[in-house]
Amino acid sequence: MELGGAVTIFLALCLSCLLVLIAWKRMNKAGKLPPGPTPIPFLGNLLQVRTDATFQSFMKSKLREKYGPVFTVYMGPRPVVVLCGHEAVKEALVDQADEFSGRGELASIERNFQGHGVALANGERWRILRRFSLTILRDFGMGKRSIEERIQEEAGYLLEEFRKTKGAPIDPTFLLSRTVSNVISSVVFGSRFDYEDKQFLNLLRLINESFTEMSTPWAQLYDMYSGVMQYLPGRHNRVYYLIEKLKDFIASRVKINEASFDSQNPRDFIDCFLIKMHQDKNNPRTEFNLKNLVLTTLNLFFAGTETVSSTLRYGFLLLMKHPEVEARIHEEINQVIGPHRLPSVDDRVKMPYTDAVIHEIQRLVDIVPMGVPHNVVRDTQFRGYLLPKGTDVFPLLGSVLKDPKYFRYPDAFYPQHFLDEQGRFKKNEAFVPFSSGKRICLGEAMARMELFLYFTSILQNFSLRSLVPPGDIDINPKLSGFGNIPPTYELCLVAR
Ligand code: HEM
Repeated sequence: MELGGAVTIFLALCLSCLLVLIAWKRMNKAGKLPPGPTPIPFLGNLLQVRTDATFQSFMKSKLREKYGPVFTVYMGPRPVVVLCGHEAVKEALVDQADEFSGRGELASIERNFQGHGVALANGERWRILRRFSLTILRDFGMGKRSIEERIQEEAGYLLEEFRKTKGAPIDPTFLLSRTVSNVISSVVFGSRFDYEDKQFLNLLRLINESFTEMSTPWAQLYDMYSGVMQYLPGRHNRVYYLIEKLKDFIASRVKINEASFDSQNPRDFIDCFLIKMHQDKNNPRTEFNLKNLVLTTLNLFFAGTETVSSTLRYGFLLLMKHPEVEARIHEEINQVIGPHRLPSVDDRVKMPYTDAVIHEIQRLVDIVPMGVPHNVVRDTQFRGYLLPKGTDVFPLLGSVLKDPKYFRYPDAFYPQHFLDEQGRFKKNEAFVPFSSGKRICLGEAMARMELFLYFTSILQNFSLRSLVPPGDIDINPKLSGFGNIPPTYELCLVAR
């Protein structure tokens, strides 16, 4: 390494040490943070937090045992208040919803978003973008073609693809993401993509890879030490370039929309946003600008694709490991829907077992185990502590979904968690895969509809066959970081 480079790194290290000390002093002075392991300068709590298993280090190490359900951990120089279990997360996100409604730092993608786009925005910007996005999703859902019809149509295309496999082994990853992504694509871009469209497949690879990259130890390390690492070359920069490519694609779609735009006939989310931009063009402080348009569309496209398709993919693996559960779903489909008509959302209330299985899949898959970081928007009293404005908070959704007080067998696949004695569907307040409070997932209604319609349509037409005996199926995630990434596998879809 050149001398100049070494000096820069040395100075950056010194600066970080100083920052951690200042942050620690300031926090202790301005507030009273929950207890936690003593950080060491620059490194913070690196010795206690494993970058290859961050969630597990919070849950399975001595941290929770020693400090209780609410503790402070230094992610590098940054203090983060960690919330474990249903009670602590609910007290924060629901009972003090306003205070905990800020978005915390997600360093691995902050360089791409810089506080723009609904998912990473804060304050008035976030409120405006969230209200707008929810309205448009609802309006398109109630428009000429409901979201339900869009999903049913897409499920039809997927079944055709599955039939073509004639029971041969396939990796379902991109067939599932193509079908799921087309549902949100029809809302944000006004049309679906052909399954053979190379550009579409490329976008899906970018999304899939970004989600995976965000869950690597590199990304976790970057989340801790972005202050220094943003100046260093290496694998941690990969996610930045992947997301920039996705941004470029969205920006090009915006240009296409602009060229054929008719304010009287908005075709999609982008057109609706463009209308707002035109209405606000003389307001220099408006949040309806190009940056928020591109990044909010990207949030919807990304979140609307990867979460649902990963859950389906993981769900099929769990069903193959538990063939008796698949058999009971088949039975319920035979009784309620039969072999001929399309499943509809109205069937859900008549299918408690299937509904319970889908809940159990989401609970165990736990797609975003640490939640998306929150932040307190003002000085906040919480359980006898004082969290200064701007403190980051990790609501560990995985710890709620596996809270032993609410689930009898937290680590097992046990659909009865969501069934009462009579076999009726039973709600559970600790079921929070979509989080809770003011930042609760904006696409929850769409996602729940998709999960039900895809699982039932596929299982109405096919049986799942594993290439290995059920007992040998490994259901541990391939990676566990920001997301729990399902293992790669192949399966056969045998026509029923
Ligand atoms: C199984 C499917 C899904 C799961 C498990 C899921 C989960 C989550 C979680 C945990 C959050 C963070 C909430 C928080 O900050 O506390 C979130 C936020 C978000 N989700 Fe989803 N999601 C799913 C599907 C979707 C879909 C289909 C869309 C798009 C239509 C979507 C769009 C968003 C957006 C835009 C946010 C940011 C909300 C905000 O910051 O105000 N999600 N989701």
